[in-house]
Amino acid sequence: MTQYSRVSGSVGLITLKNPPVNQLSAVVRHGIVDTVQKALSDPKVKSVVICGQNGMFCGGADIKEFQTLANMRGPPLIPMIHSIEAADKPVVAAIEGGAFGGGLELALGCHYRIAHSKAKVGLPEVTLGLLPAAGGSQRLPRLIGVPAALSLITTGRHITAAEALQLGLVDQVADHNTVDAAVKFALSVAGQSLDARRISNFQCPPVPNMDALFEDVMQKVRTTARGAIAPIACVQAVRAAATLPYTQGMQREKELMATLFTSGQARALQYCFFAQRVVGRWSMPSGARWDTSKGRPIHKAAVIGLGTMGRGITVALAQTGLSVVAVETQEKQFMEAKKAVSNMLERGAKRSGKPLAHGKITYSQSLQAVADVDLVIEAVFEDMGLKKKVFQQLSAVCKPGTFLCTNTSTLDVDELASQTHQPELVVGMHFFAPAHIMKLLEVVYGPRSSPELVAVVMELGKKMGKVSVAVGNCRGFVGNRMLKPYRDQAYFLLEEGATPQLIDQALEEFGFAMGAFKVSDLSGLDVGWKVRKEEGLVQPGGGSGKSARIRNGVRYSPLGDLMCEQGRFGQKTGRGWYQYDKPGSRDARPDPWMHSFLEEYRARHGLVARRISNQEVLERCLYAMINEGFRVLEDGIAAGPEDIDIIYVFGYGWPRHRGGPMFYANMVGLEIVLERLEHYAQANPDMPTLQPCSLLRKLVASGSPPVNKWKEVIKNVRSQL
Ligand SMILES: CCCCCCCCCCCCCC(=O)CC(=O)SCCNC(=O)CCNC(=O)[C@H](O)C(C)(C)COP(=O)(O)OP(=O)(O)OC[C@H]1O[C@@H](n2cnc3c(N)ncnc32)[C@H](O)[C@@H]1OP(=O)(O)O
Ligand SMILES: NC(=O)C1=CN([C@@H]2O[C@H](COP(=O)(O)OP(=O)(O)OC[C@H]3O[C@@H](n4cnc5c(N)ncnc54)[C@H](O)[C@@H]3O)[C@@H](O)[C@H]2O)C=CC1
Repeated sequence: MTQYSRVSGSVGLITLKNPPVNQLSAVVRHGIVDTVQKALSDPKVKSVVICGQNGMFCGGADIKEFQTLANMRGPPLIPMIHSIEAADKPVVAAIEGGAFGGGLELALGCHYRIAHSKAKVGLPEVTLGLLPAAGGSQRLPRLIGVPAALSLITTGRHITAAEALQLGLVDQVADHNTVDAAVKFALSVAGQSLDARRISNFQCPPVPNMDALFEDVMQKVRTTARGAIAPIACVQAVRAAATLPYTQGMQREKELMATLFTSGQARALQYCFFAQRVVGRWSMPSGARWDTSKGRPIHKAAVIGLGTMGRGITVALAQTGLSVVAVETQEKQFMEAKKAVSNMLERGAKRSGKPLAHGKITYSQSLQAVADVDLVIEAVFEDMGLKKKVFQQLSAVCKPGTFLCTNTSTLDVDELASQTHQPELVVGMHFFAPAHIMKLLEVVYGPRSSPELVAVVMELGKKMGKVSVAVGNCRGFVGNRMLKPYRDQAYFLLEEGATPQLIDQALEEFGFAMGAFKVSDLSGLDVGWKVRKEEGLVQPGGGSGKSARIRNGVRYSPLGDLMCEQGRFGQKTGRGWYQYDKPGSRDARPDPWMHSFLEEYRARHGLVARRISNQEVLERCLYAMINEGFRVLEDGIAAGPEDIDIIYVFGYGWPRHRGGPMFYANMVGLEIVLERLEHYAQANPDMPTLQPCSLLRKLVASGSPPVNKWKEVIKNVRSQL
């Protein structure tokens, strides 16, 4: 809806009213068209101000309307914005909160823009698989120049009012009431010529060597896009702005948008937008929920163990403004950690322009130092015996009511909880490395965890800038549990004839940031080796005879164990599935040694190498992972497919434009995933992870409903268990 009034005698004030973000739904577009018409035809009105209610100018088009073209009734945006620009009375946009996407495009159609100092603006369409197609791709480069417009449009980043002022995107920044400032400004410009204020009449500011600039940007965008098409279309649209007259540029913008609008990538990215918000509305099997569970404030936190993870967690906590007690028992690690944390904080402050959070951290080598904290995050070695001891000590040392959290990546959170006096005050906080940078936080609740604690930790995650997902307790939780069958298939494919490069290339072409073997080299092969040794799976020399490739009755590949026996731990040793210039180097190169290693291995086990296609790599690795995802849903470990997808997009480098593994399965077609799993399971009876799980069968039997309807079927499946 839109409200209209006349203020200060001669200013028509149009207020967009559409909670939560004054998105441009059909009813709002109607309102704008009607009220603009009213203002322009009223002789008493000499100028117009457009603003939004509740401190938000406009969050852009209503993304929910994009789901079907049929939803998109009502006046189209482009002619609406043109009629504002063509008006013979000055129109001023009063931007509070933010102007995003279509909201900024509306403001660019106005003759002047005044923003509050705390407001942000941006064209984030690319993050939704689109481009700014209400004239934004044509007006922005004309106003602020091609390089700046390319940077904003291809990344979708939000900028501050100060940056917008510097770029010439807004005309004035107000510190107090922006609408009052805009009204005052509108009074002052009434009657002035608007010829120089209509951006569509501008020429793009000239750029030296334009072809080279576009080639360079296109090259960079292709590399970072990992197969996403929207960033490329954004470059093409800006190029049209730079090289064509406005009307032809608009035609090009429309053609490019038509391709993007109905693409699977746009559907996937818009699904991710809403999924990210869905996971914030967490629930537990007990019925406890985000809106009925209240946390309590945390003033002081502690981190135990200042290795790789503890250092990053300390930084992430300190950056929220909390007081942090950081505990490390080993002298060498203690000294190194202090230095490393301080460097990380300095780099973070430089990047964000915010003040250093140094003073908030106190270091100690004794657990006694955490006696008065409100929340502890344990990050010692992944060793159940050690962690149990630490939890017993914490339970004795901390004041009653202290929340105790573990950063374990696989261990049983409930077993740790049972070491304490108050097991309901224990959860997992599974960060990802580097913990101060990576966006994902898996919040792992056990059967006894209190909803109050889950609420506290979800809120704390948000403060740290994380996307937090609440999940149940099982081995590997959601992310690492689903990763295991994916990795296993990658190893089996090596045995059957593939190379690490072939598998990684297929996965990277699919859009993963890194293939399975490059990730393994990065995180260190020895980590998994240690776990497998503890589980009794490792045999010297990989074992011999028929049983060498079988453990507990199912197929097992000892390839990773053999690599570790040879000291090939990955990047840290300069040798792994790839070779590196020196230990610690990141530039992975194929290693000819691998060829003879695999040939010998296959000969020893009577395996004949066959040609493995990219399709087989993707189907076996991804469908095995997806199948496990269905099991996770069936077991109630994740509340819905959105939780799994967000975990994979934010924690495991899954390409966002493919929406996450469960959304991807839905896009491929559940019946196809089922059929291919059946095919591979039949060919490999010793790989039970390829046996389609009953939820997948049930979904297919229910007519393969879209992903947002799965919860109904899951509820039925769970109630029958
Ligand atoms: C053959 C076919 C040819 C087809 C051709 C078709 C041509 C069509 C031409 C149309 C051209 C239109 C071009 C256009 O206008 C494009 C756009 O504008 S796309 C939208 C761009 N805007 C955004 O991406 C902004 C999205 N929102 C945000 O980033 C944040 O919400 C925001 C920074 C605004 C506020 O953040 P915060 O305070 O943290 O709140 P939340 O994020 O939690 O959001 C609160 C609430 O609001 C919902 N919401 C937010 N934005 C929108 C939106 N734009 N539309 C709908 N709903 C929105 C959000 O989902 C939350 O609600 P939940 O219930 O929690 O989900
Ligand atoms: N490294 C990774 O990528 C990830 C690790 N994790 C988990 O985080 C935890 C820590 O892992 P990393 O940081 O990699 O280990 P790390 O080996 O780098 O650091 C562990 C630190 O704990 C210290 N420590 C051991 N006992 C202690 C005690 N009683 N009191 C205080 N400090 C003690 C050690 O001296 C060492 O500095 C593990 O549970 C691991 O599974 C979780 C996600 C990712």
